Amino acid sequence: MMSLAVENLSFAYGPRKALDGLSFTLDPGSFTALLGPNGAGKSTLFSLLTRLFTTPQGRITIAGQDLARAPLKALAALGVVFQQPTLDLNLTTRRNLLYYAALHGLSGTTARDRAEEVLATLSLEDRADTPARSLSGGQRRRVELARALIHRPQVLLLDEPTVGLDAASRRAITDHAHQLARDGTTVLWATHLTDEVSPTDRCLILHRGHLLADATAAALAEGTTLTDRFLALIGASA
Ligand SMILES: Nc1ncnc2c1ncn2[C@@H]1O[C@H](COP(=O)(O)OP(=O)(O)OP(=O)(O)O)[C@@H](O)[C@H]1O
Repeated sequence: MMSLAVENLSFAYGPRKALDGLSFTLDPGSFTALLGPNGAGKSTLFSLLTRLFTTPQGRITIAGQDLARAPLKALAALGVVFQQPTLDLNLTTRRNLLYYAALHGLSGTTARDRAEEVLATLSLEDRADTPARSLSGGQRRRVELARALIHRPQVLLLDEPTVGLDAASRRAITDHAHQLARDGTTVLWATHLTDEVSPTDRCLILHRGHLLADATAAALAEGTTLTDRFLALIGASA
């Protein structure tokens, strides 16, 4: 069974088409980079996947559940790290995690166990009792990633999660996301930065609501670089 299936998905803001007949599937435990320039439609896709927007056109299936027909079951299998930071800066790392666990309906003991589990996964144990306000940008991002995992989602969406981070923090976040995929989570990572994509990553190139390519980064970079290939593809269709 696919972890995520997007079939013939379209969305428009008034007359402006943001997604146009988009289709792709993600296998369990895979890492996929969704690469697109500004305005490609990445955020619109994430808004549809998280049901912030709905559309009568096309179909989204998450962990075998149709998002339109069984939204609660489908969304229960989804974890999301949004582009804009959303931690409560007055709460400690652990409190932020427990608050989110409660939103997912996890009981006290389970929530506390899961908080410890995700703190360990993201190497944040020594920051558990630190107020989020005192964390570095990279640590805050890691807390958001930990929080997105607390209900053990099958599919994890990350929307440009490295915005504003330094090189070391960016590397830490990308490494964690790859490790999560190796451990079985299906990861979809939206970015406009080709240097965040590893050669073995599957790469979906989105431009103006269409998929222009679906291949490993290494295959796309053959005979050139991923950046040049990306620019050529989006330039050619501009
Ligand atoms: N609220 C809105 N109203 C009108 N048009 C919008 C709105 N949000 C996005 N768009 C348009 O839809 C298209 C897709 O935008 P979207 O934000 O999904 O792209 P993106 O790939 O996430 O870009 P970015 O990297 O800049 O966030 C663009 O042409 C954008 O101008």
